[in-house]
This record gives sequence, structure tokens and C-alpha cells, in this order.
Amino acid sequence: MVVEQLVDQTGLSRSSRVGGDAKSHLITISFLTSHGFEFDGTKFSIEGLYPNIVIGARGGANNAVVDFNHLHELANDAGEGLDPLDLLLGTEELALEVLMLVLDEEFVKGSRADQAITMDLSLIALASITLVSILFLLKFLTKSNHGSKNLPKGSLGLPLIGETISFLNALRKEQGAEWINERVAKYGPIFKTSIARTPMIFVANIAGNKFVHGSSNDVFSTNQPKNIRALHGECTIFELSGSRYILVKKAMLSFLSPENLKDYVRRMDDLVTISLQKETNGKDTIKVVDFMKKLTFDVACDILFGIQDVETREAFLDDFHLVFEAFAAFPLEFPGSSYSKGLQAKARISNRFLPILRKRKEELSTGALSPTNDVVSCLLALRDENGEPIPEEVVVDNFRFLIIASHDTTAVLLSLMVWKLSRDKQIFSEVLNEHMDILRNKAAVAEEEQKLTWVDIQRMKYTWQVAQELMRMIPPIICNFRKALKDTNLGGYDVPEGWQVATVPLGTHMEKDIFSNPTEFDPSRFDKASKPIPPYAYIPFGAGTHSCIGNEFARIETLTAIHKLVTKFEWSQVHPDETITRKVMPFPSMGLPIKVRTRRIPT
Ligand code: HEM
Repeated sequence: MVVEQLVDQTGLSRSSRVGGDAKSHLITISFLTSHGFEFDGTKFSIEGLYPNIVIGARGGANNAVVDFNHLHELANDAGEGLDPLDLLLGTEELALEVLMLVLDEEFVKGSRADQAITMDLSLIALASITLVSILFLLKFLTKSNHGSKNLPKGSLGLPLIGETISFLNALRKEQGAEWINERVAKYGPIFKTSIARTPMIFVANIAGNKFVHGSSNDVFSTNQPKNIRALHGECTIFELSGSRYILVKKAMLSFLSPENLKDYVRRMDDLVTISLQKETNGKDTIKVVDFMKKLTFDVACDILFGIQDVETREAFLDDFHLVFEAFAAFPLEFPGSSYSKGLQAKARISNRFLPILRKRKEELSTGALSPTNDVVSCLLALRDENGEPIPEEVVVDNFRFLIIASHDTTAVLLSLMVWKLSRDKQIFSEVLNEHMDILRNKAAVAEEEQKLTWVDIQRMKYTWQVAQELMRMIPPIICNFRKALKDTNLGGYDVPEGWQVATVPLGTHMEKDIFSNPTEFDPSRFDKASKPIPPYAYIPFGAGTHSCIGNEFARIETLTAIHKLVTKFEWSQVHPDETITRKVMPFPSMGLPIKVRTRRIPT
């Protein structure tokens, strides 16, 4: 049963089943070899990387067995829902990374690097007991630290792993709502858990959202969990506070406020038109997810940062993708892990960006460039209360932050829109009518005048309602993190200083007392005339002080791209059953390939 579960849930293939010990974990040789392990007939090792980790093999050449018998038994005895299977039930990559974590951190750390240790089954069993002893000791210590506190109910899982694997697994299958609902049913809308080695309190109701997002900055800060901060940087707008935060935010807002955005509509029209032409030229199939990621990246580079050079953009894009991948990876640094690759990519982005920054600085000093030219120039021209410029690190970190905040989020929304429009004829025909009306109104004017305007964007009401409903059911951002700066009380529970708190949009978005028939896709909920949505209930763009300042930018970009797509092309999904999967961000699982052809507009 355990073996079957492992094989089913990891998707690992195995050529034959050997052993059959229900409490052993089987990993196929092909899986290990494809991840760099070498097999010498009896045992595996990774030459070079991990000379002192060797996994015992038994039953011939087909399977390696990692025996967590004792871990399993002890976890069962503890009766706290601890499941060592979680260790190996993630994706192949996660399984390997977690395996490494367990072997590397707990078993092998103390050994001399030049001494190869063969971990045969009995050694692994012995090590399992040691591991469990350490884990329970840690758990005991963790508990005793907060013994007198009234913490929310919930499980912290295993100290090292917490509930990371089951959480990431649920997201991967777009079952985040189920993961949350299960815990809400068991523990209530405020519950504790531990993700990515960080104890956390999840909040899934309006009162909790209001308390967390509405509190002053001395109660909760937007400081991110360690693994996310390492990827974003220490000086992003989320990590800044006080006057430095206000200074940087004002600079960003000067580019993102609705008044200024009016001027970008034509430029967005140009960028979308050119990108679509390039992408569809000579092709009958395009991959929507890749296209949307590139489009939103190009738009941010061009409009916000004035980076027009195509080669520079492409080099940046590859590294940004590695950083995104790392957000979804188990936060473990070892050569070749996704997390390490993300950190290296982050460093390369900074190095590539620094010469651009220095050139802008020089041009600003000679007057060749105005601070209103782009966000970087604007940040460089800032002076703090002492008349000092802000450190370069702040500019670099916020360049990376803005690209990350603006690009994948909007690419998610656009991909979800195309996915939904491809499979729902009625919604598609209402959207098409809205856009054809706008096009018909422009038929009589000169070509240059046919570009979209701010007024046209305001007329795309129904299309935006579809987008809003998609973000209700599949919010691009799954959690908003806060850190308690002092002991506080949330819904009757103690929140210890230093703990991470996460509001979960799905908690209220799928609440039937707020959104009737929440599993039904109904854009009319967002029609002004229908039942008003209470504050802090609908939070895809967050709420309160730190709510998204790019929501209007995202709206214009989404509506412009959908306008061009529906009016210029007809398309159909290559895989009509394609589902949504979330590796942090929810994208169509196969990248959403569509067959496209130019739309014939009746004369
Ligand atoms: C569909 C697209 C987008 C979604 C769903 C989204 C979502 C969010 C959310 C949920 C937050 C609040 C996070 C929190 O409270 O912890 C946020 C903040 C932020 N977003 Fe967005 N965002 C989107 C697009 C954009 C764009 C296009 C930009 C910039 C051009 C942007 C810039 C920012 C910034 C700077 C913040 C931080 C504000 C602050 O801390 O004061 N976002 N976004």
C-alpha cells in the first residue's frame, strides 16, 4: 500500500517491484541515475557531489530501498498525523531534495568529507531512529517555548519538513482550496502550520484579513519568510519600513497611478500588436503560457524600465524564470537544486543590471536623462530626509521585485483568460461582442487613431468581470505573508512575536456566505448592480497599506492583450482537457498550446 501510494503519487516509474516490504520506500534506479547517482551493483553514490551519501540497494538492479521503518512506526505512535511518507510524496525533484535534506543534514553532517560511508539498510534504520529522536526533541523544544501561549490549533508537522510537502503537492494539483478547507474544517479559519521551515498562522476569514491587512506597521511587517526574502532581496519594498518605504512607494506610484497609466495605453497597444504578429508569424500553433510570460516581461521592461535591447531582455528573462522556479522549490541549497539555481540567477540578474543602473546615474547627472523617464531613473533621483540618494542595493532589489511582481502575476491572469475563453463558448461570445463593438466604433477613423485609448479600456467591463471571477476562483497569489513584530492576539489566539502570518484569499473567495454558489463561474457577481462584496472578502490584489499598486497596470495590459487576441484571431485548445496546476503560480498544466488562425472580420 505504502509503496503503491509512493509510486502513484510521485509518478516515479519502476520496472519491477522487489522486496514488497510495506514500510520501505522504493525509488527506481532509473530515477536515481537520472538524478546523477551512480550504481555499482550494490549501492548508489553521487560522485563528486555527495561522496559520502550512499543509498543501499537490495533485490537486484531495479530498485533502491530507503527504509524508514522506524521513522514510520514512531510517527504512527505519536498519533499526531506525522507522516514520514510526506518526505517522498512530492514531485520527483522534491522527493530527491527532501531525501537529500534528511540524509545530508541529519545523517551525514558529522562525517569526514573524504570518508565514504556506505549506508546499508541497517545503518539507514539506525539513522532513522536518530533522526526521529532529534525531530521529537526539536518538536518538544518548539512546544515548550510556547507552552503558555494559546496558539491556534493545527499541526506543525515534522520540525524540518513541517507541512511543506503536502502544501506544495496540493498547490501543484490546484487543490490549495481543499488543503485549506480540510484544515479549516478541522481547526477553524485561523490555524497553525509550518511551511518551508517557518512556523506560520494561516488566516482564512474576513475578520482575520481585516486584522492582518488593516493593522499598523508596528504590529505586522511585510517581511517575507527567509527563503522568499533570499530570492527577492533584503531591500525590496516588502522589507523596507518607515520613511524609506514611503519614498520608494511614491516613486513607484508616480508610474503606476491611474492618471499616468492613461498615457501607456497606446504603447501597450503597440507592444501587444508587435508581439502577437511576431509570435504567430508563419505558425499555426502557439504556446500561450510562454507567450504571455514573454509579453508581460517585455511590457514591464519597456514601459517601466526603458530597457529596449532585445538581447539584454532575453538574458534577463531566462534568469527570472530560474528565480520563479526557485520560489516553488524546497528551500535547500545544494549544487544543482532548483533553489540554488534560483539564488545564482538572482545574482546574475543583479550583475547584469548594475551597468544599466550606473549608465542611468551618469546620464541623470549630465541632464541627458529625466527622472520621469523610467522607474530606475526615478529611484536613482530620490533623496532621503538627509538629502542622500538611496543605496544602489535598494534600486537593484526593487527592479527585480517589480519585474517579479508585475510579470508572472499578469501572465497567470492572461493565460487563465485564454484557457477559460477556449472552453466556455458563452463567456467567449459575450467577450467577443464587447470587443467587436469597440472595433466597430473605430472603423471610420484613420489607422493611427484606431489604437486603443483609455476610454476604450473603460468600456471592456464584462471582460474585466471575467478576469475578476477567475482571480476569485484561482487567485494568482496563494498567500500574503506578514511577520508579527510583537506578541499580538488574532481572533482570540496568541500570535508570538516573530511568527509568520499568511492570509489566504481562497479562504474568503470560496466562502458560500460571501459568494453564493462559490464553485459556479459567474462574472456577474462583479457587476456593480449585484450584491456588494464586503471589504476584505475579495483580496486577489491584497488589501490595506500594502495592497497591489500595479492592479490598474495589470488591468490595462490584460484587457489590451485580450482585445487584440479575440478581434484578430480565432483559436482552439490543442488539449481541450488541460487543467490548471500551481507551482506557486497557477498556470495551465501543459503550457496551453492553441491552434490559431487570423479572424475574418465581416465587411
Ligand atoms: C494580476 C496581476 C497582479 C496580481 C494578482 C497582484 C497581486 C498583488 C498582491 C496580492 C499584493 C499584496 C501582497 C501582500 O499584501 O503581501 C501585491 C502587491 C504589490 N504589487 Fe501586485 N499584483 C499584480 C500585478 C502587479 C503589477 C503589474 C505591478 C507593477 C507594475 C505590481 C506591483 C506590486 C507592488 C509594488 C506591490 C507592493 C505594494 C506595497 O507593498 O505597498 N503588481 N500585488
